[in-house]
Amino acid sequence: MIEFQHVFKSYGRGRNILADINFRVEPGEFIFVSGPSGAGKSTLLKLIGGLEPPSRGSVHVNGHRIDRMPARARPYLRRAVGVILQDMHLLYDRSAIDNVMLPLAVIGLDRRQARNRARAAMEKVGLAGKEDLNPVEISGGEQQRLAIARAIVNRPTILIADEPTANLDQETGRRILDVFRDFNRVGVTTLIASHDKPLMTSYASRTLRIEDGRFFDLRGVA
Ligand SMILES: Nc1ncnc2c1ncn2[C@@H]1O[C@H](COP(=O)(O)OP(=O)(O)OP(=O)(O)O)[C@@H](O)[C@H]1O
Repeated sequence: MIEFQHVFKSYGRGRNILADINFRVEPGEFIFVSGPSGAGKSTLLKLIGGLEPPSRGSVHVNGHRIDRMPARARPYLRRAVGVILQDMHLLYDRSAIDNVMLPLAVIGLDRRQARNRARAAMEKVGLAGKEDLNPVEISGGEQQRLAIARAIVNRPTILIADEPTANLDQETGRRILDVFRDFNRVGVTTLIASHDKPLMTSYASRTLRIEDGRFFDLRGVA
């Protein structure tokens, strides 16, 4: 469950990017976050992942008020929400599987178990056999899958992704969204920011739209 109540967000002394945002996302929903460039889609996702604090208002994730979460509770949020940002932040000085193992090292899982879990995650996104390649040796679509594998390796209940199909051809974009759909079908709440409305409307069941500082919660995809 995700709930925003009267959320405002500005950066520094700048204008409000988000102003008085209210919505609730139920477990298992597949949400399309839409809106023109610069409208605040990434900002909205970052607030859910705890990567940015709201300027005002409250953000709840799975019943926890995360804008007031003490530092010691942060690891909970890191496990609960799998984040795939636009810049995928893959590390090119290590293998694909080592990238996927990173979040497991952070929570202190031993290396053998971490390797097994990471291998299973890579298999789920269709990257079996690519474990020992460097991320530069795989295609853009495969790098996107690798970022998804790293985001799901901690078995999050929520997945957020920022433009996961940007720079990919239509067919590859569909395959990426099929991966998200598979996780969504087993109950993972999914929010994806995208400019590709035709593609997203065939996957999402609801749209949250941000435009000119206004926020629209569209039941059904529009
Ligand atoms: N860290 C930051 N510091 C200052 N301003 C920022 C920061 N991050 C984003 N902004 C500004 O906030 C506004 C919303 O940005 P955001 O990235 O959330 O939009 P977006 O809808 O995701 O855009 P796009 O579709 O182009 O990715 C923009 O005007 C941007 O310049």
